[in-house]
Amino acid sequence: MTLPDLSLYLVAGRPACSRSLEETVAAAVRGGVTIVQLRDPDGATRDLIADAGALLNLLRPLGIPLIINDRVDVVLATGADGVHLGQDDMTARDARTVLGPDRIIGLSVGSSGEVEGSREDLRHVDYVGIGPIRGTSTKADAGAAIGVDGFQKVLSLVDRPAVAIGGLGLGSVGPVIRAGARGVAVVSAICGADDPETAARRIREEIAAAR
Ligand SMILES: Cc1ncc(COP(=O)(O)OP(=O)(O)O)c(N)n1
Ligand SMILES: Cc1ncsc1CCOP(=O)(O)O
Ligand SMILES: [Mg+2]
Repeated sequence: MTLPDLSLYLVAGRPACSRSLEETVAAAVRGGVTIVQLRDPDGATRDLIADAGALLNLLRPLGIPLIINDRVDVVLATGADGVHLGQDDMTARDARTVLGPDRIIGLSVGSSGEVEGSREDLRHVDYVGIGPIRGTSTKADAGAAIGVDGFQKVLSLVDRPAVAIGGLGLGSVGPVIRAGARGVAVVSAICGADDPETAARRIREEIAAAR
């Protein structure tokens, strides 16, 4: 598995997008998104599979990986590039057994306690998602914001590349990049934007300026 470019990680699903999912993702990749996650926690399985197939048709020719949130079965059914798992999802160890060595596996860790509890799983993951950095209305059970200091603390405990997530967008990505994030993961800053292409381009520019 070659580690993907995590610079600007779009997390998108039908409910989070102001426009259609495909239109939003197509615009976002024109603006510079480097990796995409399909996340629709309440979506019907067959809709997820249809959405993943449509996104793969769009992203594969561009060499941009598609990660599926939570659902190892949807990865297998569609040939997507990997899965993102949280603390209540299938363990990364089990996912690695099912998916094999070549798929990308990401894991959420939001505190030093979660890192300690994930030591075995961390051996099987390619990157971690750390957050929520700031308040977010996208995920009701995201927990309290950990801030840039909390991000740095968690990052210091893991030997995997990390994306920062939660409440991030234009004007707030610089500090996490300077704190060591390999990239930033965003939902509303791009999916909720009037112009997802320009939103992505501006965030990319801010990331580049912070490096
Ligand atoms: C890149 C990235 N980081 C964190 C998450 C959150 O995952 P999880 O904690 O499992 O919560 P849900 O997204 O499943 O509600 C993520 N999806 N992506
Ligand atoms: C999926 C997820 N995991 C932690 S916060 C979050 C939601 C991020 O959404 P937004 O970028 O709109 O704050
Ligand atoms: Mg999850």
